[in-house]
Amino acid sequence: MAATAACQRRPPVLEPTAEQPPLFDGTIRLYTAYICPFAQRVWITRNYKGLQDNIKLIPLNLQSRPAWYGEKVYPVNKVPSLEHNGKIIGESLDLIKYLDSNFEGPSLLPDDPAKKEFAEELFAYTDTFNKIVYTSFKGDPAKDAGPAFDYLENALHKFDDGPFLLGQFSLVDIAYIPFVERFHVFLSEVFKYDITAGRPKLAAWIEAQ
Ligand SMILES: N[C@@H](CCC(=O)N[C@@H](CS)C(=O)NCC(=O)O)C(=O)O
Repeated sequence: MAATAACQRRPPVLEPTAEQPPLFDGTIRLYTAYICPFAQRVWITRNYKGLQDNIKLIPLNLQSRPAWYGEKVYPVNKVPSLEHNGKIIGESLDLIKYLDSNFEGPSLLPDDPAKKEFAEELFAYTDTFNKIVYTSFKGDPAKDAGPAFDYLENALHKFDDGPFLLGQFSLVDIAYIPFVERFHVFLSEVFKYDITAGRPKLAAWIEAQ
């Protein structure tokens, strides 16, 4: 039921011919695509912080984005981007940190300096992680992507005050989960490779999301 209610609150994807919403009129807008894992990082952060009423979703169809998006809103022409305080900000990792520092709601980064330092290491590894796994699809994922999943398994041993990467749930989990969930399903279905086999912490982390 809750899921149904959440779906009903999702605004429909814009048609390519849709008019551009007014720019910089004070409304905070998240230009997004429901299927994009980068955009999902920001969507999860917004929802976890309870900002559904503060930040309006503008869902685009990636296959046919309205021309005004790249021409007038965000010349990079990718999602996600956020319209806030007369500016457009992009890049999902920067955006989740931006939402956490500039908006109300539960904090998604710990105060502990050791955890903060490890958070930066984990953020820095995300692109490498994704690249290793995507590249492995062309070869033998169990062998080629194994080290990337081992990295997460080892990271999950570092703090034991919860099942998440920094112990408690944080932006770091949000940075990885949209990708790991996809990899988990895809590798299991297509390559019969279970990324959680022999990785109990990773299994518990996926279960805990
Ligand atoms: N580094 C960017 C990547 C964003 C990205 O690649 N988004 C994809 C959709 S998942 C996109 O907008 N692609 C459109 C295109 O490349 O034309 C981020 O972290 O936000």
